[in-house]
Amino acid sequence: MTRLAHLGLGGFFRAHQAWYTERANQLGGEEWTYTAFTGRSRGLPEALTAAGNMYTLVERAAEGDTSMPIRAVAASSAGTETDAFAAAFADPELAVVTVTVTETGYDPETSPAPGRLLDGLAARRTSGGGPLAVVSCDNLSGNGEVLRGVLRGLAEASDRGLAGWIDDNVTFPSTMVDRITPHSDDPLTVVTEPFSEWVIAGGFPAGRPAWDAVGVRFVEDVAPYERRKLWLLNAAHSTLTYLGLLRGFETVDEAFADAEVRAAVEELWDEVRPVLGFADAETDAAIDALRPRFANPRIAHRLDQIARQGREKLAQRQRAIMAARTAAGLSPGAACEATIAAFDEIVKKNLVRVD
Ligand SMILES: NC(=O)c1ccc[n+]([C@@H]2O[C@H](COP(=O)([O-])OP(=O)(O)OC[C@H]3O[C@@H](n4cnc5c(N)ncnc54)[C@H](O)[C@@H]3O)[C@@H](O)[C@H]2O)c1
Ligand SMILES: O=P(O)(O)OC[C@@H](O)[C@@H](O)[C@H](O)[C@H](O)CO
Repeated sequence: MTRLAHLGLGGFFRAHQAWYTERANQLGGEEWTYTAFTGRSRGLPEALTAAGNMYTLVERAAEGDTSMPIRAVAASSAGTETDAFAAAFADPELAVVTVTVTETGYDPETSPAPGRLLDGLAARRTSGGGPLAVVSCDNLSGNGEVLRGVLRGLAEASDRGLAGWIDDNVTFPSTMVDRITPHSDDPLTVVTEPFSEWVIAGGFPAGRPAWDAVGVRFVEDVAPYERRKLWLLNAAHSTLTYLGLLRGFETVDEAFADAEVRAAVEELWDEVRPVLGFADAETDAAIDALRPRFANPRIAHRLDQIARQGREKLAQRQRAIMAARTAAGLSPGAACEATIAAFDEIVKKNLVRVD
């Protein structure tokens, strides 16, 4: 049996959490493997099972590719296979569940994910399987607390005993996750960038892989790291997207190669620096790492994808940066304002979907 389970078997999980686990296993010691579940699709688990539960992770650098076989996903199924899902949670060997169900997967009104996780926890309670950690790896602020709140709310509404059991037995670490992984149609090959980061705050009551030995940072509070990623990477993505689309570019690297757009991104980073709360050296190291990531011409990261849900994203990015600057007695920031103006123009011209 495996000691890890995952809900949301997509590209990012295979490029990130499974990759860290694979590398931790390579150090020797206890081997940790995953049982992973998709949302609904059967195609991906069938293809992985037929391939002997192995796929190839391709790290695509500007200079070339490096490939690595990943065997850490030892079993996979469709999330609709409720017996297999309950059995994975009921197994006392299970210690950690990771989750990537996208930002929209946390609303029990519209997503099956929260109800499914609650069923899993109920199965574990019934089996006497003991404590475990449930770790959200989605791009949401305070993702662990969000997941805890959603599951506790559902548990309270359905079975009060379950809410108390969750309080006593389940931890919900919060995470900052980072690795640009565009969608791939080949089920046995995942293409990602060389860069990767994972910062985790929270406890693992039944143990975990030696993720710390392969670069994962364990911290007291993940919030500053989330903000650092959101304001340096994702806000820059918004600047690249709206300024870039207006100039006819299609991908992040094309936009970043344009002198005017590039200058706006550099100006945005200057606007973020004084309100980020990190020492300049750490902020500069993150920015230095971002430049080649955005410039990588072999990762085709489409601007029209980043443009979606633009209004909501700008609220957490440029508008939040402007508010922080104003609160600090600084000007709101010309690059933030230019990004918002570009977004408004795109909406007015109906250039791409922003909802
Ligand atoms: N791809 C990236 O670059 C990247 C980087 C950092 C974080 N992330 C996080 O990971 C998430 C997934 O990214 P991905 O590239 O793997 O996407 P993906 O489309 O390849 O896979 C998403 C998985 O989640 C499942 N899913 C989607 N909506 C769901 C729902 N409402 N309920 C249950 N399951 C659902 C899908 O079935 C699929 O298994 C992102 O939304 C983001 O929060 C992605
Ligand atoms: O739609 P967005 O802009 O929230 O995010 C899409 C991608 O930019 C995003 O998933 C990045 O790849 C990721 O945040 C990098 O770690």
